Amino acid sequence: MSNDRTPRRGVLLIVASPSGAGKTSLCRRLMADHGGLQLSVSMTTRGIRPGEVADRDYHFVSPETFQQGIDDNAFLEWADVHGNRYGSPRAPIDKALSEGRDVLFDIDWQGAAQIAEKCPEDAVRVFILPPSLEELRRRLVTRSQDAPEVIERRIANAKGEIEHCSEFDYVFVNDDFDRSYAELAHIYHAERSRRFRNIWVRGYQASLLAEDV
Ligand SMILES: Nc1nc2c(ncn2[C@@H]2O[C@H](COP(=O)(O)OP(=O)(O)O)[C@@H](O)[C@H]2O)c(=O)[nH]1
Ligand SMILES: Nc1ncnc2c1ncn2[C@@H]1O[C@H](COP(=O)(O)OP(=O)(O)O)[C@@H](O)[C@H]1O
Repeated sequence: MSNDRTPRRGVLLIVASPSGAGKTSLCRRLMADHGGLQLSVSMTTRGIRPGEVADRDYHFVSPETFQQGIDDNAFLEWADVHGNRYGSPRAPIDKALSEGRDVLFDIDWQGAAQIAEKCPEDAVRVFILPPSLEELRRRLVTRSQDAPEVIERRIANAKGEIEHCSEFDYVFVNDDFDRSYAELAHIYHAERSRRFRNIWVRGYQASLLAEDV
């Protein structure tokens, strides 16, 4: 019996939350634990933060380069978030999907809605809530990568983002990090196992049924 688990349809796993709720930390751990999962590295007009690595965390570009990407239809989705532009480059996503690979997105609710509309079968949307807005502020301050006015703007936008959590397939609160990580990993594993994504099952089933016992 073959161990080949291809062909399969990849998952587009979208993780969104208000800034500071913990999605980047959760996504980094999911990537570290799952070699086959590919991160969609977004393009952004935001400036680089201390500790960030260009082309690993984001492709940091000028507003002109970003506009060129829009004109060339080079984004699967893009949006204005907290006064900057962010977009998911289309080419690496198309390549991953053609190879049956899974792609992880750390994007906002606007991008999640666009991908869900364009790829309704493949998109899985997860929204992460903070334990409280007070804790959200504490995390943003502790992360100490943004200026105070940038933090205030993100907190002011948080309620507007939380309003959209009902559009998502899965929602949970990131209180205890390890428990939240387990929840995200479970969602990913369950979605990977869905029959329609595992196209190889049909051939496997046929070979089981053809077996002489
Ligand atoms: N629509 C969309 N949103 C993105 C993209 N990349 C990042 N974002 C979102 O933009 C927001 C700001 O991201 P960032 O500047 O890294 O700040 P952080 O969330 O505080 O770490 C977050 O909600 C991200 O998920 C993208 O390609 N498309
Ligand atoms: N469950 C948690 N409990 C306490 N701190 C957390 C938790 N999850 C993330 N953090 C911390 O909160 C800050 C914001 O997390 P981050 O992953 O950057 O959020 P986001 O990408 O949603 O803006 C980071 O300093 C991170 O280490």
